[in-house]
Amino acid sequence: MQLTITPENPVEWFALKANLVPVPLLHAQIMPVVAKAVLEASDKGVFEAMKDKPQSVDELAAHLQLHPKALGELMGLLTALDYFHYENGRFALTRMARRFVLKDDAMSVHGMMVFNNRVVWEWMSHLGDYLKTGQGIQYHETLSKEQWAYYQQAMVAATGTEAREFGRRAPVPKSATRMLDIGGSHGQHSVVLCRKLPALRSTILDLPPAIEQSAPFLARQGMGDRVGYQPGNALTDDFGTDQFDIVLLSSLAHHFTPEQNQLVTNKVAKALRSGGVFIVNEFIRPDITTKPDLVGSSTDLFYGLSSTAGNYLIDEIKHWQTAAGLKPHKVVHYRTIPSRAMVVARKP
Ligand SMILES: C[S@@+](CC[C@H](N)C(=O)[O-])C[C@H]1O[C@@H](n2cnc3c(N)ncnc32)[C@H](O)[C@@H]1O
Repeated sequence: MQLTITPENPVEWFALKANLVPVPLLHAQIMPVVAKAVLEASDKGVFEAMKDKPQSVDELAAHLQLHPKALGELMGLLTALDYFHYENGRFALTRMARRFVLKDDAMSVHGMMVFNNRVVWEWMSHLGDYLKTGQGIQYHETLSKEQWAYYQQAMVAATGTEAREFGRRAPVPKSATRMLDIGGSHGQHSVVLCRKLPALRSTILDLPPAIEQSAPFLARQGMGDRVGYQPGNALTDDFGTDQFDIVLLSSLAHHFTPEQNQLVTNKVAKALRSGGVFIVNEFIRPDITTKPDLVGSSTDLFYGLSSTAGNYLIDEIKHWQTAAGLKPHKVVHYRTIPSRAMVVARKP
């Protein structure tokens, strides 16, 4: 998936073709405003306040105690971005907005918006330093308790869409009884697999502050003791021997260096039973020699900034797996999320 400029008439089409449109102005002036406007709108409750009925700017401003002129400007931009449509003096949520930005929808990204607004936005000012030093923020070591809560809610939000496809397409043994979900946080991946495979039980290994914040979410899934937590650290803990049929490492490899990922993969290989699978579920670093890609490369830079690590090529992930004695099994590319894949290996 790419972010492209769509001309709306033949003159604009020609201007683009003739290289007359200053595209960098879109990136430098328009996109930062767009991103911050969407984040603030979500954080200030603008979308939620429109859930039940269309409203005028004055009605909405009075309800949210916001400045009518400033809110009018925001609503104009959000309408251009397809969050609202405007009719007879009132704004109403679009179908897209109803699905993805209201708090209660299973596919909602609201939690991610609040985390990005209250925590991540400030990180962006460190990008210049990161480019000079290569040293990321290492946020797992510095988050406050409140920020851990925003982070874990963001992870729930980020996985709403993914978990459905993961549950349908992850190539797991049907007879699996034990799963280890490393850095599993909210447990949505474990939950979908346990619902699919009646004999499966999963253990989520995560850092204690993550568990403290995500446990209430997992409890609401009604899995009882079939999905449980083990507080620990994947880099220092032993995972045992011949214990698991499925081990999942979802969105954690991008926080680790190649050496740390090799270490974790070696421990996974020991902990898997024969015939068990190791799924590395990740954004994939695009191969610049074949096709540049927006999602893979922007997340790569973001994980560098946030964790001094980044995305990996499919071949790099396979290399950790084969070096640990596992056999490459399948690569499943998500249909609903660009640049994301499950890189799966089996224990012989
Ligand atoms: C980006 S989140 C991914 C959450 C979930 N697996 C998913 O795919 O949505 C990374 C998770 O890994 C956890 N984590 C980070 N470092 C870890 C470590 N050294 N050991 C165990 N978990 C860790 C974080 O606390 C967080 O819950």
